[in-house]
Amino acid sequence: MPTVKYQRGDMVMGRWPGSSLYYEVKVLHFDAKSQLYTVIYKDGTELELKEQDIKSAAGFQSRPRSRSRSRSPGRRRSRSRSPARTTRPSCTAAAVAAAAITESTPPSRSDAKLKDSFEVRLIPPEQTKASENNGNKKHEKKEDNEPANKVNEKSEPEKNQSRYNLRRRKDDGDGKAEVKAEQLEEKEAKMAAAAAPPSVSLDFGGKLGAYFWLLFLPAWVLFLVLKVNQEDPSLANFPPPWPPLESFWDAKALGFVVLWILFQVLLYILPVGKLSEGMPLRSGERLKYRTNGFFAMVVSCVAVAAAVQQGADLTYIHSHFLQLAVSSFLISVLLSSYLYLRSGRAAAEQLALGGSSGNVAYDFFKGRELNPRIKYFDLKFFCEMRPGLIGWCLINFALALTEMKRQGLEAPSHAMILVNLFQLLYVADGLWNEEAILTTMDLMHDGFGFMLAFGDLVWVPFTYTLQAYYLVSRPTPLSPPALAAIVTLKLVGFYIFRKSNSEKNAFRRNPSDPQLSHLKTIPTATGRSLLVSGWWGVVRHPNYLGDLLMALAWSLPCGFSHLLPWYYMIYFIILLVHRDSRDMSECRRKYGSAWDEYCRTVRYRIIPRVY
Ligand SMILES: NC(=O)c1ccc[n+]([C@@H]2O[C@H](COP(=O)([O-])OP(=O)(O)OC[C@H]3O[C@@H](n4cnc5c(N)ncnc54)[C@H](OP(=O)(O)O)[C@@H]3O)[C@@H](O)[C@H]2O)c1
Ligand SMILES: CC(C)CCC[C@@H](C)[C@H]1CC[C@H]2C3=C(CC[C@]12C)[C@@]1(C)CC[C@H](O)C(C)(C)[C@@H]1CC3
Repeated sequence: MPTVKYQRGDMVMGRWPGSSLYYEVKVLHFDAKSQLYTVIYKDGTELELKEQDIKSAAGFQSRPRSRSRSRSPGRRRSRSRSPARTTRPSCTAAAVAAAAITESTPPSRSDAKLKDSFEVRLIPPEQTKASENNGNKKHEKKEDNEPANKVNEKSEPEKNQSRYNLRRRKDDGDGKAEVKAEQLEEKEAKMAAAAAPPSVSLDFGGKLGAYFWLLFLPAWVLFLVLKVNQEDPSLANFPPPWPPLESFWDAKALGFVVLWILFQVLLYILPVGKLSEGMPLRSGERLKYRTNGFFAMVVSCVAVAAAVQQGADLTYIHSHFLQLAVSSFLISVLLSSYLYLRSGRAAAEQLALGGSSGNVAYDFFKGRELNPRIKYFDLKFFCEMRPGLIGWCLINFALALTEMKRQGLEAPSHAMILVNLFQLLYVADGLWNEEAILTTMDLMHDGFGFMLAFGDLVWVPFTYTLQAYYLVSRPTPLSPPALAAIVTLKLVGFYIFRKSNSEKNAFRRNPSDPQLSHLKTIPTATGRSLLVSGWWGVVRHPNYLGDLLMALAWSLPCGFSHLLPWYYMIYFIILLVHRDSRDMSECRRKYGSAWDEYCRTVRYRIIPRVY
């Protein structure tokens, strides 16, 4: 009987599949049949390795510091995309392997051939025999909704096994793999030497697209603002009259916008409300956020009511809509320029993935830094949740007052009340559940640049209010059944939106939450699981479905005479379909075959049986 070279508990050096790099691992188990060692890396990742991929720790010398700095698994990733690399500067070995799965799939890159030689699969900690081992507790604790996983394991044991059992399938030990690994490393070294920016696929049409969006988005807002001011805003009545140049600018309007933002800053920094933790960053750190948005909204409402009581004329907002929008635009450009400049000094792990294309326009547009902060003041979180969002409600309210004044009404029309209440509920709910934003794409993955700064400060307050603006001078009577139907639609949409967002948020925050234990999950190589039943088992984005139903309920009160109040609905469909596809690529990259498995199980993206 052959002797086993390494014993359980031995600390040895294990080769990372697809590279010639070795990391310290602990031997957990040897399977005599497959002749494979199950080993555990320091971060809890378990792999099965052949004996030839293991070396004794004695005599192993760590590389000189300068070399290992640029070629540690984390850092190397920003240079090239070999199977052993991660897209993240300081991620775990598990994430490295997760990326390996994903990246071995697309053969688009020139090193695809090399990648093919190292097809790797991971063992989720739950499925290995290593449960005997204490060192493995890390993953289990991290994200193991145990009962759910058990259901999943029972139903699809073979699939899971084939997905996660990591071994190099095409390496038959004839030495070719070793040669290829060396070639791969050489190639990596060349790429590093060239110091080229990482080649990530750029969304939004890439570099050219960025120029387009930088010009198109402000032009589009201007077009909408001019259009909604036309007496007959029909498409045939094109183009809207161009106002005199001096009417674009009003110092007082700029003053009001600045005051509003400063007022929101003040409310944000007050030591009132909960301090919530964001999701773990690549560095493992969790940022803290003051989630007092609802408080800020209530105080803002009181302040506005007091101002109106004191004789402030909110119809100014309607009559100076263009100037207010232009002022906000200037602030968003200044903010984006500041964000771009400061991102040059940011450390690599503070940058969003794909945020550093090397192209000024693209990086300015998309934003490079993930969580730009001035001390504890989080610029992205603040802009996304405060001035624009609460400003949206303020503008809607001002438009309701303008409607009353213009049409000589004692109260706003039913349509205006519906639009105001629906959107107020949307914003209030977002602020009440402010913590949930910390698990959304924007906060977790997107850099903060022009797109979001402009989106938060201009797009939201000056285009999401178009329905209310439209109604100011276009009375739209609603029959009681129509009214009831619209309210029902809004409530159904809201229910789906809120429940699904809360379910995901609760699961991400505490996967072992007993209230979620009935849900089935798919384990992934990163240690996180994916919900595969409950709301997230109906479609892949149930929250988008709810949001779209609500959007429909916002447009319906405006009737069908013009396309303009339906603009939000059309834009929103495009935005969410695009977001869904961006999220799909991001999740496929993160979760590899586990994501494909999820997509096979949950076939529809947003609308069951339709899309
Ligand atoms: N009104 C507007 O203008 C507007 C615009 C955009 C979005 N929204 C709303 O904002 C909310 C957030 O949207 P979002 O685009 O950020 O997307 P989201 O659906 O909140 O977040 C997507 C992320 O959820 C996680 N996830 C996906 N499937 C999962 C599953 N099966 N189990 C567990 N986690 C899963 C993934 O991240 P991890 O796995 O990394 O956690 C994925 O990247 C939505 O309700 C949306 O409707 C509103
Ligand atoms: C074309 C571009 C200018 C697109 C700009 C997109 C942004 C305006 C949106 C991206 C994510 C959105 C978002 C909300 C508002 C609009 C965005 C910032 C949100 C804060 C609205 C309230 C919700 O309750 C929410 C918190 C779920 C939501 C989060 C995402």
